[in-house]
Amino acid sequence: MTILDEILQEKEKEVSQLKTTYKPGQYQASYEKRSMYDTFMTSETMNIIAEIKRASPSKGIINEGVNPAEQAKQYESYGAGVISVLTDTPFFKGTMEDLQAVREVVKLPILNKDFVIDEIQIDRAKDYGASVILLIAAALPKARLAELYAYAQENDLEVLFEVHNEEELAVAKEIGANIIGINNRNLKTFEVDLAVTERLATQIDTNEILLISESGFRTADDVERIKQSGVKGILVGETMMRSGDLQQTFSELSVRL
Ligand SMILES: O=P(O)(O)OC[C@@H](O)[C@@H](O)c1c[nH]c2ccccc12
Repeated sequence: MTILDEILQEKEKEVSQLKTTYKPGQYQASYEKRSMYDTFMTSETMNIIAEIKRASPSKGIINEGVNPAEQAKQYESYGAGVISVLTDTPFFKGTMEDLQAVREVVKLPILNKDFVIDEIQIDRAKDYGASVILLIAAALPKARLAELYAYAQENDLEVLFEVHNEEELAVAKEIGANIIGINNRNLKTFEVDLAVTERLATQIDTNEILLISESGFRTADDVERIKQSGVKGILVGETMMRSGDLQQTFSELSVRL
């Protein structure tokens, strides 16, 4: 069984619990709506989705003691375009309370980073103040992905549709995803390779589709390399969480497009 299978098995349990305990509409966070698609498509510098990530299955503990609100405020002040908050608890040590705490202190759009398999998680993301959700092509059959994509749209949420290979990219296109994230990390083997973005990007019309490259970014050279592929945004977790000087990290990664 791959790690993704394990995570999805846990998610099934979490979701069936959630269905008995969570009433959609409970929180209704108030926040200003901004479209990630519109801002990223028109920006002249590389857009950064900065992630709050305490731990991961591939790296173990990264920064367990982080204060999500303080970290997010710094991300916002140094120029992040979106803040990603990992809310999976068993494998990433995140919580919905982390997202809530971030929502209270920043104006930026928030990506609720989790393994979405059911509508109720989308309701919850919206209630807590997320404006973008993640759908992972490898996690579900195409028909189910299409339903969840439509449900997010009906709820005014943007979708970062994550792919890792040609078949998944074909699904993204069939569903009509306008924001595609190419994950450089293989969720089954953890191998990270920026060449995955370079290979798949050739099959994407980046004038129409907002292309995001996810995982493995450390240096300005990494970003310079990937921007040639038409990438307009990068998703950065570990490098942000381990940075001793976030201002410096942001100025290095925010290359001109
Ligand atoms: O820490 P990194 O290598 O910068 O990666 C961030 C992000 O791309 C990664 O956390 C991620 C991408 N897709 C995911 C799906 C689920 C959980 C996590 C992820």
